Amino acid sequence: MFSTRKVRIFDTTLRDGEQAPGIDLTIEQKVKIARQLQRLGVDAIEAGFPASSEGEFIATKKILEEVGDSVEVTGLARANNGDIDRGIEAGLASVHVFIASSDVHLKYKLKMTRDQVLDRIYESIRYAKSHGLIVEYSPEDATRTNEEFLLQVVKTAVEAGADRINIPDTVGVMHPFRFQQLISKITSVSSGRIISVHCHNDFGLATANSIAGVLGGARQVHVTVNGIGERAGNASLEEVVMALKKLLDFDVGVKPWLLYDTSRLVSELTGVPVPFFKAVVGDNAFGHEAGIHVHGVIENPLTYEPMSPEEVGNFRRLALGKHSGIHGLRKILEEQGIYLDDEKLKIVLSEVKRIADTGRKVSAEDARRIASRFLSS
Ligand SMILES: CC(=O)SCCNC(=O)CCNC(=O)[C@H](O)C(C)(C)COP(=O)(O)OP(=O)(O)OC[C@H]1O[C@@H](n2cnc3c(N)ncnc32)[C@H](O)[C@@H]1OP(=O)(O)O
Ligand SMILES: CC(C)C(=O)C(=O)O
Repeated sequence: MFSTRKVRIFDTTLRDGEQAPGIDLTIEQKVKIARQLQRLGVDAIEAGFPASSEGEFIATKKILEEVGDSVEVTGLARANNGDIDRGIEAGLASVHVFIASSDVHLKYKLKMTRDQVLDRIYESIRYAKSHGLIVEYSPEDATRTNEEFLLQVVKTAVEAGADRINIPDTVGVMHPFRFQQLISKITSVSSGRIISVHCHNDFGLATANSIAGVLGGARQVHVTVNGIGERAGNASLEEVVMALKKLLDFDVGVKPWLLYDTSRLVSELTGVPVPFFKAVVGDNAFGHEAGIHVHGVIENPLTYEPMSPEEVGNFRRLALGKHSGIHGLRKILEEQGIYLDDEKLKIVLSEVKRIADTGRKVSAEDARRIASRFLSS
């Protein structure tokens, strides 16, 4: 059983992440990412959608063979026996069944009534359970679903035997206060089943909403490495994990020092660059140029860093530019074996600023070159 502070990390990089246009991983690439996710310590890996292609089917099988002993491997299935069978054929012991619950999806996409959807939820979960599977059920577009009907949907899934209920904010329309309240209501009708959240980033709120979901009682969060996924992406694994650990002191199994390498592996294999300003794993997440900040960080990094780069496998990057100060310049030169008194440093600093004022980037190598005039041969 889970402690009340334990939050499961359900990684869907290889399913929702891979659904993003332009990301089509080979079987080998998927297995490589799965191995890294297992090392990272996630609780579940959604390997893909086995019914969607032969490659997805084989990738799911291979991922199970590679890491299935030490981490839950699951796959997505529509609420029909064919998709569930395909997961079983791939060897899955866990399946993620979904069917939408919002009126807009029922009317235009599924062309089903609410009663038909309730029947389908019940039948598909019963079918998966009759094959001994762990079943996570998602009412797709839950957050645009009539609330009374959503509670009925959740109760139906629980009655049918679902082990976990995942609440997707499919088009990212929640805000944290509303989502926390919704999850809290759902938790109260879920007979102790783990409630999970799956947040999309259409309004840039995926991480905030995931955290709000946990505050509302969710004990599992769906995430993707670097936040890749449909449209504006999913909640980012690295942001959610570090916020849960550092800001809320939840018990999360992920090894944070592997976050940076995991991020870079996924970026390299998907071809999607990590944004410079990305929290936790971005190249500027621990970057400092402003003199006042650099001085503070040299004295004690806690002044301007809420977590340390080493903690997440990232690096501190001190830069030079028009905002530099003497302390930072001294450090950058001393790292290159150059020791100048304050007067000479001031001259070098004014030259650094002069160059930066012209719009040019100033590197540590530039600073060394400028300072070299003061060095005896
Ligand atoms: C929010 C999400 O991320 S949901 C997951 C979305 N992921 C994907 O779609 C990626 C994988 N998808 C695929 O490879 C293909 O879409 C397949 C194999 C699943 C289906 O392909 P096709 O049979 O060609 O159908 P297509 O994708 O055009 O349409 C979807 C069909 O599934 C039905 N459907 C959609 N969701 C569900 C569901 N959860 N349960 C049951 N049926 C569903 C639709 O009503 C439609 O049915 P119809 O063919 O009877 O009209
Ligand atoms: C299948 C579900 C969980 C999904 O990906 C979504 O609703 O975004």
